[in-house]
Parts: sequence; C-alpha cells; structure tokens
Amino acid sequence: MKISEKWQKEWENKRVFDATPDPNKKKFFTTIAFPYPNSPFHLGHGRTYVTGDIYARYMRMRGYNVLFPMAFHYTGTPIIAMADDVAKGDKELIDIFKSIYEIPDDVISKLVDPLFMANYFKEEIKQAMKEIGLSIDWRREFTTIDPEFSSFIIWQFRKLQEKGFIVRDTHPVGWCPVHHIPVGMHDTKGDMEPEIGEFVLIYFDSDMGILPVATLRPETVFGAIAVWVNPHESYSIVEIDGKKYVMSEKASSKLSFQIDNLKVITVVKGSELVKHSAVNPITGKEVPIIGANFVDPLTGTGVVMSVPAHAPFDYFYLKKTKSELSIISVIRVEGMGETLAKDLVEKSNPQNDNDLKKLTEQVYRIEYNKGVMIDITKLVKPEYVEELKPLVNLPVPAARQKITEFITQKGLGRKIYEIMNRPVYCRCGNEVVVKILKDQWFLDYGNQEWKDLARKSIESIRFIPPEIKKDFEFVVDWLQKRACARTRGLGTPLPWDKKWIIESLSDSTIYMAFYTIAHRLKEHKLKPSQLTYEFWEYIMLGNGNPDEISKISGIPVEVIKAMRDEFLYWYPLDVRHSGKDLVPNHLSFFIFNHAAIFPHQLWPKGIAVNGFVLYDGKKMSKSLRNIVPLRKAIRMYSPDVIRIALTTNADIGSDVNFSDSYAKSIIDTLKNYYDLLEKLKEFKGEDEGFPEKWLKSKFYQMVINVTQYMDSLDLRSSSNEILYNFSSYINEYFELVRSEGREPNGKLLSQILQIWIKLLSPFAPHFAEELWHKIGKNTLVSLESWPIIDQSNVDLFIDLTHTYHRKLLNDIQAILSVYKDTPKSIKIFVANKEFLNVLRDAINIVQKGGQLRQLMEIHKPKGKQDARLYQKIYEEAREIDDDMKKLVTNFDFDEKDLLDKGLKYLSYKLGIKEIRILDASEMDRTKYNKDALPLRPAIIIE
Ligand SMILES: Nc1ncnc2c1ncn2[C@@H]1O[C@H](COP(=O)(O)OP(=O)(O)OP(=O)(O)O)[C@@H](O)[C@H]1O
Repeated sequence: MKISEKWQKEWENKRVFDATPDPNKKKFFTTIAFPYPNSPFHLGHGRTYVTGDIYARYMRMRGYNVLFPMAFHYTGTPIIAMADDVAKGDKELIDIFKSIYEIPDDVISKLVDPLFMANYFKEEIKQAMKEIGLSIDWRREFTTIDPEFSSFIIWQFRKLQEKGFIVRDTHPVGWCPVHHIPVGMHDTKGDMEPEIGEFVLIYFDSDMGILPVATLRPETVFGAIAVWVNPHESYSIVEIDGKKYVMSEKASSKLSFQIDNLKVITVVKGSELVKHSAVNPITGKEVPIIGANFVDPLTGTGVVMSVPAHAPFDYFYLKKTKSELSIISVIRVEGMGETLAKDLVEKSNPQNDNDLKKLTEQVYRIEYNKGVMIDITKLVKPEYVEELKPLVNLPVPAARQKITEFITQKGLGRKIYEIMNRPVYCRCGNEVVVKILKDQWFLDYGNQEWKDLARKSIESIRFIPPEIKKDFEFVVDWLQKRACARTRGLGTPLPWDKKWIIESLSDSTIYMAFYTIAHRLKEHKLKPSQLTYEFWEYIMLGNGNPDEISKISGIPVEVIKAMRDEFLYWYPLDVRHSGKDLVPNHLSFFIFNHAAIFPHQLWPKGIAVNGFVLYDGKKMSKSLRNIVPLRKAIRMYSPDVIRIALTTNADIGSDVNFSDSYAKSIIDTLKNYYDLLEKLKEFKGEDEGFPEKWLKSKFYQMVINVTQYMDSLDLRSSSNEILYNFSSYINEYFELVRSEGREPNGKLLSQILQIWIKLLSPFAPHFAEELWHKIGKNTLVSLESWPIIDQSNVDLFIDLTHTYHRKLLNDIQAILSVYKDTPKSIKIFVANKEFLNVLRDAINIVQKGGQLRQLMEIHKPKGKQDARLYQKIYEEAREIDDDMKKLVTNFDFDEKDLLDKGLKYLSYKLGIKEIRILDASEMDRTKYNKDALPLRPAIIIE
C-alpha cells in the first residue's frame, strides 16, 4: 500500500480529526469555502484547501482543539448550467470530462441530471480532499439542499427580514439576457462579479434623431466639438416615449433591459450617420458626426462625444481626420495647463490604442484629482449662463455632480447603467447586461446601519495577508442592494414568496455556524419539521425557553441545550480561508451577515486569502475550462509533493503557475531526507563539540523562525527553512565533523530530526507520519505538539563565530583562485586586540552619522601608521555586514581564539595542512606589506 493511503486509513480509522468540545482545551474553528460539485477538483482548488489545511494542522499541533469541517454547495446555477451544457452535447466540455477528468462514458450520459451531477462530483471532490490529506471532521458534512440546512436558511432569512435588511425594490442587477436571471459572480465564467456603474447620456440633436452620447465625464461637454460613431457598425433608430434616438444596434438590445418602451424602428449603417451633424445641447454649437473605429458599439450607446482638450483618443484621432482642429478647454490643472490630453499626446507620441488607453487613464486621474473648471459660461447657451455660473472654479468631482443634475433635471439627458468590468459572461456563454429588476427581493447591503456594522466587524478581524483589509473596506463602501433570489437552480425557497429560490451567494454567508451542530442533527435523527424558527433562535442566539422548544418540537431538552453549548464552544469562527476571488462577494457577505445576525462576540475573528493557481496566465477555473485535475496530479506526484508545490512557491497573496520542475525538485528534496534517516544508525559519534553546538543553535533558531512564519501563514518562508535551509545546516554539520576527523553525533541528529519531522508535518503529513514511525515512534505526528523553543537556546556567538570562519574561507578561496603556484601554507595575521574596540566605536559613530574625526578624538592614534589604520577601520565600519556587526558589538572575544576554533575547518575545506595564526606584530614587514584589520585578518599564502 502506498505511504499516503496507509496514513489516510490510519487517520480515518482512529478518527483523529473528529473534533469534540473539550472545556480544558483552547478551541480553534477554521473553515474553507465549501465547493460547488459541478466538476472535479483542479489544482487551483488544491492550493486554497491545502493552505487552510496546513494552518489547521499547525494549530492542532499548537495544542488547540481544532474543528475543520466541510460541506458542499448545491445551490444556484453553476450545477444547472454545467448539466445543461452536457445535455446540449457541448463537445469541448464532454471532451474535458472524458479525456482530462477521465470520467467513464456511462457516467457522462447521466450528468445531464443536475442532482446526479452534484452527487457524483461531491463524492469525487470528497475523495480528492481525502487523497490530498485534508484533516476534516467528516461527521459534519452536509449539502445546501438538505432539508435540515434549509430550515437554518429559512431562520436566517426571517431574521434578516425582521431587521429590515431584506427589501422589495426596483434596482439594477447583472442579468443573463438569454436565461432571464440575475447574474452574480458565481454565475459567470471566470467568477467575475459584474460591477454596475453609471454613464450619463447627453442628448445631441440631429435630423436622424437624438444622438445620446454616453460619457463618464459629463463636465467636459462644454468642450465637445464632434460626435464619434463607428462607421462599420449598425445603428438603430429607436423610439422611446414618442421620441427618436440613434444608438448602436448592440446598445439598443442591451438597453432594452433597462429602458422601458424602447422600440427599434429601423437600422442604418454607421457610415450613413457621418453625413449628418449634431447640436451640443449645452453650448448650442453644431458639430460634425465623424466615424472612428475605436468606438465600441457595446459600451454605453455606441455614440461618443469628442473632447480633444481632455481626451487623448479624441485629440489623436481628430488630428488624423481633420486638418483644422479647434480645441476648446474646460478644465485647468495647476502647473499643467488647460489642454492636458493634447499636451500629453504631443509629448509622448502614442503609437497605438494601448498607448492611448494608458494616457487616457492618466489624464482622467490627474483631472479628477487636481482639475478645476475654467470659465465655461462663455461657451454655454445664453439661457444657461446664470445656472451654470457656479461651476466656474469648481473642482472636477463637484462639477461632475452639478452638471449631471443640470442635464437630468432639464431633460437634456439621463443616466444609464453599465457593466463597468465588461465583458462579463454568464456561465451559459452570453454577455451579461444590466437589467432594472422591478419589485424583487434584495439584500440591502447599501443600508447605512448595516454597512456600519460590517465596518465595525472589519476592525476586529485579523486579515492574512494584512493588506487585504483595505479591499474589504472598499467593498463595504460600494456594495449596494443585491438580488437574493432566483427562479432557477437548486436551493431553499424564499420563506415568504416560495416561487423564488435563495441564490448561492445568499445562502452561504453564515453556514459555518451550522457545522457546529450538523452531526448532532444526524446523531439524534432530528426531523426537518422539528427544526423550527424557535429551535434555531435558541441554538444560535440563546433566545427563548429550551423547555418550551422541547415540548413543541419533541426534541429532548438536554439535546437542545447540548447543541447550544456546542455552538457556543466553537463559535466565533477563528479563521475563514478562500481564494481571492471571493473577497468582493462571498467573504464580504460573510462579514455583513454575521454582523447582522450575531452579537459582537460571535463575529468572525480571521480571514485568510490566497492568490490563484493560474493556467496560461488566467485563474485556473472550471468555468474557463483551463484545468489540471487535482487527483491526476496527486497520482503523478504524491499528495505531499502537490501540497508543497501548491502552497510554497509564492507569497500567500500572489498568484502562481503550477510548475512541474518545482514539483520534481520537491520529490528529490524529500528523498534526500528519507535517505538521511535511513543512514542515521550509521552515525556512531557521541561528541558535543563546536559542530554540535553550532548545529543545535542554527536548528533552534530555525524552529523559532518557522513558528513565527506559520503564525502569519507565511508558508513560503516556513518551507524554505524546513526544506532548504535545514538541509544546508545538516550538510555543513557533516563538513564540520569531517574536518575534525570524526563521525557525526547520531543521537543529536536523531533528536533534531524528531523535531524537524514535526515542523514538516503540516506541509507533508503522510511523509512525516512515515518518517516518525521510521525513527521508532508509535504515536501519530499529526497529533504531536509543536516544538516551542526559547530564544535562550540559541547560541548566537557560536553561530556568528562560524559565519566568521566561512567569511574567512571565502576570502582565502578568492585569493587562491588567482594564486599561481601550489599553495603549501597559509599565515593568518590577526589585528591587535585593541583594534576591536576601535571598530566598535567606529560602528557606533557611523550609525549615528558621525565622522572619522570623532574616532580619532576617542582613540588618539600614536603615529601615522595608526592613523592610517583607523581610517581603514572607519571604512570597514561603513561596509561591515550585519553578522560581523552583531559579532563585534554584542560579544567580547579574542579574535585569535575565534580563529583557533575554525582552524581544522579551514584546513579541511582548503585542503591545506599548514595554517598558522599569528599576531599582526609578527609579520615580517620587509617581506609583506599587508594590513590586519579587526575581523579582516591579513592572509599570506606561500
Ligand atoms: N485557480 C484557483 N486558485 C486558487 N483558489 C481557487 C481557484 N479556483 C477556485 N479556488 C478556490 O476554491 C474555493 C471553492 O471554489 P468553488 O467551488 O466556488 O469553485 P469555483 O471558484 O467556482 O471554481 P471555478 O472557478 O473553477 O469554477 C474558493 O475558495 C475558490 O477561491
């Protein structure tokens, strides 16, 4: 049997990860976002789940009673969309299922049934989780369509409704134009949350109809001297409430989801429009309609105003099409003039649209932050002068708001909604549009009271990495109403309007609380009908009388009370893990909903977010179909190699590509450690000399470092220490003992390796168990306690002494590399002991920004020779590396003694028997003229 299977069986048989409340133990409750079983796991999932598992295993070893449960998310459209694709005979998907995931043909034909699909992939993912060694308490597993879970969600939604956080409203949402359902992040390809923003339309009149130019910068309308359309696109002449408008055909079908009564009358080519002109409604100026390929028919209305003074694209292309170019300025930027776009284009000479895009971002940013409106009253129609006067000298953001109000109030334009991060595609493949949903159910994340609670919660959360906190603050600021129900998909019906199903990002916000008692519901065989509102109200919030709940529900009162106790034992959640895609949605909703429902002391304590595993530069994602199956990779490389390869190749917040060569190098590294353990018995030495002291010191410092790194989930630095630095310490130790002509101390090595196996265990739990038993242990290392080493065990002096020896070795090797003859002997001349004090003072002076003069004042050189040496020591103090600085400033020593300790090592490493250590005063000045400085002895090779 394979090592990994052996230990997985052992863990399972002994139920080592089942977590039960223990009042004598500190608890640690951790969860990772539960997966959607609409495909098997890929390497991307592997990274997120293993990161969480490593932390769970670490905390378990730190003595915490760790609860790490898992469940499966069946709610919503992802499963239905995938089953639909199979039913449609989607060749690419079926190929992936067959050839990449290796799903048998008879199973594929059954995947058209969403529930079969969910159950099948649930088992598949569960198997992957076991095979990769996740330390889960499986007794608490559930799916989000279990009736018990539904009863919990019904309670949650009633609570939110009671608090006024669920509203019936009319609001813009991301929308699938084909399936006619709201689309959130989980419904899109590549998991992109559709970001809804606003464009202002300004009505330019023309004899073809009104040209509603779409802009994000209405304050520049005073400088519009043309209108752009795309000559190669079709444009619709549409009627809205009796008026005629012209917009791209694509925009007209998109906008029909948010503008009522939009009727297409006829369609013309963009090239037709350019024969006409239009009138700027604010200035009254007649402007040409010009064709331009850069106009995107899908953004806004496909009609754009041209403001060359403030838009690089406009200046660049207008200059190309028109020889005579009148530039009208609107915004002044202190120190940068009044025609920023023109000036930047002239200066930087952009070569293509990409360059222009970058310039555009620059101009928009500068003008938004520093721009002020110039006197635009001379540009506007006489009847608007008085009303628009207040805009003069206003900063751009305020002017934008004022002109938008003016335009909309006067009926000179209107606002429309747009997907700002478009294109976002629904999982069915269609581009998402904005729809104004009328009379629907929304979670009101725009509610100020609710936002304040969420902000307060953020303040008490520990974020890993810490910089992710500002992303959450940003989300809380912009989040608005969110449609919380769908007419399609699996899940729990909205309790008061049962034709709606609560959608996936709304039924997954506080489910972590459900884990705390999920296994008890099964154990006591409670029926869903017994899990009433009152039952949950007591379990989750302690409200109501357990005796009465018991009477009505028939659940024994002690069972109810024990469940409440178990919930309180585990809650609040200590850390929630996920990939970073869930920051703007799930993880933020998780904060909001906890803050809404639970008292302050039960709000989440930690959130850890890791970067993606990429494939061809994009997030590895089943919806993008760019995946490597996790189980396949486990079969190829073994679970522990995959665990290490996925979690240690980058900082937690960065994205990584899975690297085959990195995985292969991990195999070699682990094998070397295995071989070392095999050889341990052969090491018969018992000495406790310099090498042993050095090894212990290095190792103890390493344990201290690893512990600190693990606390902050810096898995990259931890593994670097455990796998690579440790191996270099062991090799160096072997060199040290060899130089003394003796055997390594096997007993010491075995003690150290025992501790090392513990450090390795969270990363490579199967391999660690195997090694643990190999060194004669019969417990499970997964349940051993983490080594805590006190700093007093670290002998910094020994460590730095050896660093000094190695530095000297490098210096001698450098000299030897240019030495012509065969070296027979080496003389090392050590500086006068007093000079160490000169160096100490020099370092002190340099640190305080002082001068050489001060050194001379303290030490008063006896002659020219001394003065010259002091100058050199002063220079040495300016360049000295950190280790040597620590050595000389923290310790009092005799440099000759220091060198004596390293003599054998130097001789062994250099292969030169005769090395003598002498005082600098013994140097024959008639033969050599070398200076011996403190920690930089003079070296003479003969
Ligand atoms: N490529 C990836 N890299 C890192 N984590 C990932 C990756 N893909 C998914 N995850 C994480 O896996 C967890 C569960 O994801 P879920 O089941 O929702 O899959 P998903 O994000 O829908 O997957 P996909 O994008 O493949 O459809 C989430 O925490 C998510 O961040």
